[in-house]
Amino acid sequence: MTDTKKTAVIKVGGDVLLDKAEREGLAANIKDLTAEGWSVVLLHGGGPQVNALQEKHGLTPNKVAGRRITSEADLVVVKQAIAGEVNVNLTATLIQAGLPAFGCHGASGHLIRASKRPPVIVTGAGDKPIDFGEVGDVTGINAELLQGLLDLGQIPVIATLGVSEGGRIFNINADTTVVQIARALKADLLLLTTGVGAVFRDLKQPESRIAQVSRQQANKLIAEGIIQGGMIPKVEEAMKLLSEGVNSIAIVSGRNPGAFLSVANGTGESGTRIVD
Ligand SMILES: Nc1ncnc2c1ncn2[C@@H]1O[C@H](COP(=O)(O)OP(=O)(O)O)[C@@H](O)[C@H]1O
Ligand SMILES: CC(=O)N[C@@H](CCC(=O)OP(=O)(O)O)C(=O)O
Repeated sequence: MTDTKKTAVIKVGGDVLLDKAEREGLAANIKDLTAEGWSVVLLHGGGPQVNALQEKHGLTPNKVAGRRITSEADLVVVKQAIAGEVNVNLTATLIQAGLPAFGCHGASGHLIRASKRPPVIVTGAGDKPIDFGEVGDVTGINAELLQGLLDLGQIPVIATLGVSEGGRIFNINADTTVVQIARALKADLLLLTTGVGAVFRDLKQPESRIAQVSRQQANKLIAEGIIQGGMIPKVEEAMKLLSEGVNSIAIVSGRNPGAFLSVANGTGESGTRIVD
C-alpha cells in the first residue's frame, strides 16, 4: 500500500563520502528527516573512489565535460568502487546510526534502466563525436520497486549503475540520474548534497549564503556568473523538476546539523532551497 508520507530523494557525491564527519553528519540528517515522517531514497556516486581505484589498476581517468570515458576495463573498476566499496560503506554507516538502510545498485531489478550513449559532439572538445564507451543515459526507473521498498520502511541506498533491457551494465552519472529518480517517484523534495553545502554569492564569504531563491532568480544567478562550474548543470537539471510537481530542490551539506530539515521545512538556517 502506498501511504501519504512525503518522499525525499537525496544525491550523495563520492567526495562527501571520503570524510568520516560528512558520513556521520549525513546519517544524523537522514535520521532527523525520517523522525519527522519522511520516506528517504539515497542515490550515490563515487567519482573520486573510481579515480583512486583506476590508478591502483594502472588505468588513467579520462573525462570529457565531466563524464568519464569508460572502457570495458574502466567499467570493471566503476562497479567495484561504486557498488562494492562506496555502497557497502555508506549502507553500513546508516545502519550504525540505527537506520533501516537497504543497499543495492541500479543494475538490480531494472531499478535504473539505461542505454548506451551514442557518440556525441561535446562543447569544447572538438568537432568529432566522442564515444564515451560504457557510459549510459538513463531511460527509465523502476519506481514500483522503489516505492515497494519505501512502503516496507526501508531506505534504499542505490549505487549509480544502469542496466539495459538485455542486461548490459552502464556507468551513469549520479547528478543526472537522481533527477530521474525524483521525477519517477514524484518526490516532494530533492536534496543535492555537496561539500560546499549551499549556493553563495561569494564562495569565500560564508555569510553570503543564499537561503532561498525562485527558479527565475536561480537562472539569473547563472546568467550573472554567480553560480558557476559544476554547480550549473546540477542546478539546471534539477530545476526542471519544479514544474513537474517536485516542490523544492536544495543544495545542502550533511555535515551541518539540522540542514536537511531546514531545507525540507523552508526555515532557512542552512543550505539553499530553490522553489518554483
Ligand atoms: N555560487 C556558488 N555557490 C556554491 N558553489 C559553487 C558556486 N558556483 C560554483 N560552485 C562550485 O560548484 C561545486 C559543486 O559542483 P560539483 O563539484 O560538480 O559537485 P559535486 O560536489 O557533486 O562533485 C562547488 O564545489 C563549487 O566550487
Ligand atoms: C558517466 C559518469 O560520469 N559517471 C560517474 C559516476 C560516479 C558519479 O557520478 O560520482 P560523483 O557523484 O561522486 O561525481 C563517474 O564515472 O565518475
